[in-house]
Amino acid sequence: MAMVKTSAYNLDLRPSSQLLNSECKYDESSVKKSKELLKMTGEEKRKISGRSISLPSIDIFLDEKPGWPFLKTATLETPKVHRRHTRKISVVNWVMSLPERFPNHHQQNLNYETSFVKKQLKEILRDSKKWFNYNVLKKATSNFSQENLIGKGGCSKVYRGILEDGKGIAVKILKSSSNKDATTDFVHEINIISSLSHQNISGLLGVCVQNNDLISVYSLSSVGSLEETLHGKQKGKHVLSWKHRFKIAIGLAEALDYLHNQCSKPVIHRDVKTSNVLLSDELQPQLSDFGLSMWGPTTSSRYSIQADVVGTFGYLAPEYFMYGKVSDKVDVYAFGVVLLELISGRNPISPQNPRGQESLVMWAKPLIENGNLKRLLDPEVTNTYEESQFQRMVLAASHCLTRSATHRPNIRQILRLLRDENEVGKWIMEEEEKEDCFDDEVYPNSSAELHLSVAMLEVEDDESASVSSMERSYNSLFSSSCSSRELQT
Ligand SMILES: Nc1ncnc2c1ncn2[C@@H]1O[C@H](COP(=O)(O)OP(=O)(O)OP(=O)(O)O)[C@@H](O)[C@H]1O
Repeated sequence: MAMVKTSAYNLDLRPSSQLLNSECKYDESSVKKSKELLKMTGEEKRKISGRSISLPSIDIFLDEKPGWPFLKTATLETPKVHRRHTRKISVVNWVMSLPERFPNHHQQNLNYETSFVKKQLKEILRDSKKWFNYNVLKKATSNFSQENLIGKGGCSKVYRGILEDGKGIAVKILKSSSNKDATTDFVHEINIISSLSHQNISGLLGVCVQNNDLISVYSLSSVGSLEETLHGKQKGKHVLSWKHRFKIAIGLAEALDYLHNQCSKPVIHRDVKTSNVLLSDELQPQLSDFGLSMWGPTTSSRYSIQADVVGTFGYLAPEYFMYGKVSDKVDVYAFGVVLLELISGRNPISPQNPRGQESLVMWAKPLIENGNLKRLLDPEVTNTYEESQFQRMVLAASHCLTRSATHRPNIRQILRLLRDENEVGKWIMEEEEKEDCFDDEVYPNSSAELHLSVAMLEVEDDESASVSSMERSYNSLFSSSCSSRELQT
């Protein structure tokens, strides 16, 4: 899914592909925006939960209704200009974002955008077989009929289709993609995904650009996503056996190892979650949706600081949410959450859980720390699970969720642990040694609370209760970790 920031919410009007690789200084805005988040109403929280988000860290709208602007789910709507925005944007940008007064001019712009995006895509996809004719896709999806609508993302609709040769396809259309950032992000996504080739990554079949519709085409996953299978409408239809859960964990770790360590240019996915893992007929996982992905650092610097925080609540690594610090470790953290989902069959956020345990991570951590491992196990698999695989998966999840990115292992180490029984003893010893380690990432208490609060946006309406509950949870969750220096960015 391509996450596009409309200029109404992101006053840095550079294309976000430029933002992606830009280094920018950390300021206090992430803390500020977190405070704003806490003030959202329940209705606002519900609107954003479970979907990818984009949090512009630029300090805007502070005199507006608290919270909401920072959390507006990217909808690709035409930017609406409020008077107070004009104070902080250049006149040129302001004029450009005014409502259209010359429709013909708009049409010309659109034509220009379309031909520009086609030109860029042609440079990326040199194989003409990767260009789909719009009418072919229309026919394959019965004119993009409602019955063939199989999924909706934050910014996209996905349709099932059958080509004339009988091949099943998934046709993903970016919503209202007439905006310049949308086209830039689409090209960026196609550029990354077309450079990848791995059995556990959903490969691109091709693209189509029709007027302002930006379309990408993939092989159809007949089973659907891991989210649907574990938690959603498919649940019950396909109870995932322990064997398959373990296989999915290994396959997904292999996909991430490929992205981080085997590609000529490393890739950080930034939106690893169960809805972005598709399952093949044999229940092999395929990582999909590279809309938020970015090239990893190729220089000696291990991370970059991003102006925008994008991703999905419940899966965001603390250092990324708080400071915009991005490295391959953000994918490792999110993978840890997916492991917990596979082990427990629970959602990353469960509003019905007792206060302080609404987040899967917060529910699981005390159980792991106290050795109550069996309580983590999904009752659906208690009769079929394999003890040593279970232990490795729990240990791997616990390490992936290490608060400090520096001490969090990389995906290759996690993959080794998942695969090899002999690794377990070594990892347990390391765990004990870690008690004396020096943590270079300290999150101010208040900020950490806010981070956790945001992970549970949907579940708390009572602000004061929310904060104290977070405080308790934060203390119990992280009290055992070693700490000292302030985070240096
Ligand atoms: N190749 C595919 N085969 C079958 N179903 C698919 C395929 N690709 C996507 N889907 C379905 O469409 C849904 C929406 O996908 P999409 O990647 O647009 O958004 P998302 O990841 O669910 O949400 P968001 O865009 O907010 O991150 C997926 O969750 C999945 O159910």
